[in-house]
Amino acid sequence: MNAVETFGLTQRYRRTVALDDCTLAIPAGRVVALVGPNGAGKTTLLELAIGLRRPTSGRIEALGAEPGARRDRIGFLDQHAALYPALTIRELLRLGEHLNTRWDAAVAWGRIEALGLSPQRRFGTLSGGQQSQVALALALGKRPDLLLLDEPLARLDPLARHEFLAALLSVVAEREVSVLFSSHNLAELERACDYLVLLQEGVVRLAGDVDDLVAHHELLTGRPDRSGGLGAHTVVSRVGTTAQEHVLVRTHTPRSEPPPGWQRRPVTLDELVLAYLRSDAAARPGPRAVVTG
Ligand SMILES: Nc1ncnc2c1ncn2[C@@H]1O[C@H](COP(=O)(O)OP(=O)(O)OP(=O)(O)O)[C@@H](O)[C@H]1O
Repeated sequence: MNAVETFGLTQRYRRTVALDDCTLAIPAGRVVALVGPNGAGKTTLLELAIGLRRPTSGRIEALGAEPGARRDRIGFLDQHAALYPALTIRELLRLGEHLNTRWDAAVAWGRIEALGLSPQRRFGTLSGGQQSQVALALALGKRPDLLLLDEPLARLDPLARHEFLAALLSVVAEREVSVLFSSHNLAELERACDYLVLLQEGVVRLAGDVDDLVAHHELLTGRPDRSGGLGAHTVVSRVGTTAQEHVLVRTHTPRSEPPPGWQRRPVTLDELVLAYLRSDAAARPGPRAVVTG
């Protein structure tokens, strides 16, 4: 079963096409980095996956069914961690218990205790980062099979970000939960995520297992006047001067040799994502790759 699957999914807001005919299958049990520039459609995809919106056309399934039918098994943390500001933490956790049949009080209270927050504090009086942490405690208390997190790290300080990711990974290690996680911080995502979905202007540009994506690309460096042999590679992006060029290529099986005099080295996830975004800025439509492991 896939955690999230979309079929020609399109979402329009008046004249804006936020998602454009997206077909995507995200396997279950993965921690998925959902990345892309501002306005790429990440929040829209997450809101469709929890059933907060109905698509303009196409279809989306979460945990193998229409999202509304799975809501009790999906945890969602929105960008602003918006909960009832007048309620105390204790009241919010009671509400969580009341609303969720699979509620795990020990997990939710364990997170609150680890944060050192008094249960008497009203949600509205907490800092932005503390609010995100409480919202995560509530989402984890649901014992979700699918966790949708919209930029959960944005309001956290570096130590809190580290702690948040560690808490998330320990939950993933304990039981099978799929996590779909939007963020702009690729370095942190690289540590936590094993699957990548890159959206740009509502289109899926790249999707696949992180290890496979990295293994199927490499960075070639050499002199542009000797780049004749690059024809054997799919060029994703090229940057450099007339003296030296860095070319990120998608490799094929069996792996093609670089042109004579060119060096090759593996790519980082950061370089890979930037190369796909850059290629689109230079020439549309850019290459699209869906690598399945
Ligand atoms: N309620 C709305 N009404 C009109 N346009 C909207 C609405 N919500 C989103 N959009 C537009 O849809 C597009 C996708 O927005 P979305 O919030 O999904 O992007 P995002 O990738 O999450 O961006 P960011 O990284 O900035 O949070 C953008 O062009 C945005 O302006």
